Amino acid sequence: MDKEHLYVLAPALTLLFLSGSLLLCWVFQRQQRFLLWQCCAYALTALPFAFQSTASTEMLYRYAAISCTLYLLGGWFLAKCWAEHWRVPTQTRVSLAIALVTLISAIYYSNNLLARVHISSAGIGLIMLLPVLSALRHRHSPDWLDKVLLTSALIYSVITITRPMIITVLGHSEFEKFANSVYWFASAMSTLFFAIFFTVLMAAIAIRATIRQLRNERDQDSLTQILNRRAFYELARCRLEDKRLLPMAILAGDIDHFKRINDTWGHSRGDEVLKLISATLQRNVRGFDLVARFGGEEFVMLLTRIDLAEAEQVAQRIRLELRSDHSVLPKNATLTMSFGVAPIENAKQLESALKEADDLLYAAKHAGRDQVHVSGNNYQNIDFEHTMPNPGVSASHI
Ligand SMILES: Nc1nc2c(ncn2[C@@H]2O[C@H](COP(=O)(O)OP(=O)(O)OP(=O)(O)O)[C@@H](O)[C@H]2O)c(=O)[nH]1
Repeated sequence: MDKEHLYVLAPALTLLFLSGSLLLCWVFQRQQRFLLWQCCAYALTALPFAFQSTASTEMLYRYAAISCTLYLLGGWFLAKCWAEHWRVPTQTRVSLAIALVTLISAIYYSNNLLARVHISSAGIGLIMLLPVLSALRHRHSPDWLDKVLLTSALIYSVITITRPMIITVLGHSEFEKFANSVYWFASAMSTLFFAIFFTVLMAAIAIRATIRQLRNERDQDSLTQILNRRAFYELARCRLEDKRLLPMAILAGDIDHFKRINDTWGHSRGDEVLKLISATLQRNVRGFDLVARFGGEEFVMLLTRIDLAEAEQVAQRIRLELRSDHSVLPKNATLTMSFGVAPIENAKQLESALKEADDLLYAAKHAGRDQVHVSGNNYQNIDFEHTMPNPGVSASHI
């Protein structure tokens, strides 16, 4: 193969290289399938790209239908990649209809290269445009990476549809040697530019998703999806640094006779109880508050902008809500929980406040369970006149 051929094959080889890189990413991750669809899109586009870069005009005419089919498939896989990432329908039937009309029209105009280029570009661009339009309709609050993807996908789809206009502007004579034409060069460059751009973008999106997942696994209790002990300590220290969130309280809660629940209705019902309690705790707190499962049937909460009396009300409210909830346990069984409530003013007190809340919790257990015990110590260094009132708690909730 001479140097000229190698040069014209460069775009197709680059596409194959990108496709291989995406395949590797997917093989390592085995999670974000959109990487696999993008890999297929570039591999399928690279084949007709390589062929059209080197084939004679006669060969181009003879194998036009096959090239067009591969391009359409490439466009469809790219659309599938975006649709999967945005979680919008792939619209396979509409895509298939567009592909069929495109193919039939391309075959009908098989002797007219200009018409074929217009038809296939419009077909591929429309197939890619489908998920973009769905995403624009359905997505509510995309973050900045998604916005970049959405905007660039829209631009690329529109460019693909309108690209053959270049031919009209340049005149038909450019088409005599297809692979050397300005149109072909412009097509190759724009395809390559967007292929590299989308590869980097989708890889960044995949990396971000992996980091988020790892962070969640590190910080969340896998059963209840609330914070685990490690994340609670880390976040609680941050909250306690913020003087605007004072006064605060620690609530320690423990399910009563949980072993009996497991023994009577089975471990999986016990798991459902743990989930119900986590949801109930979360429903009863506000934006900056923290809810964590410290292990087994023990839960800890950090309530912000709250005094001890209000924190006790929150605990009582949760206790009463659980008593009357029969969504998991049968009507003749009552789900109860005991609580200890302790004040906290700064990060240095975290350990001692947790211990105090825990001691109070076990005092509640020994006193007969299903009750809230509150610390006798009050806040030492807080001027209550200058702290924010708590809008979320009132006696009417009890
Ligand atoms: N279903 C379920 N059970 C758990 C889980 N983690 C711990 N347990 C069970 O929780 C029970 C805790 O029992 P105990 O420590 O004796 O406490 P209890 O029965 O709630 O009694 P009191 O706390 O004294 O009221 C044990 O039977 C554990 O097996 C879990 O993730 N799922």
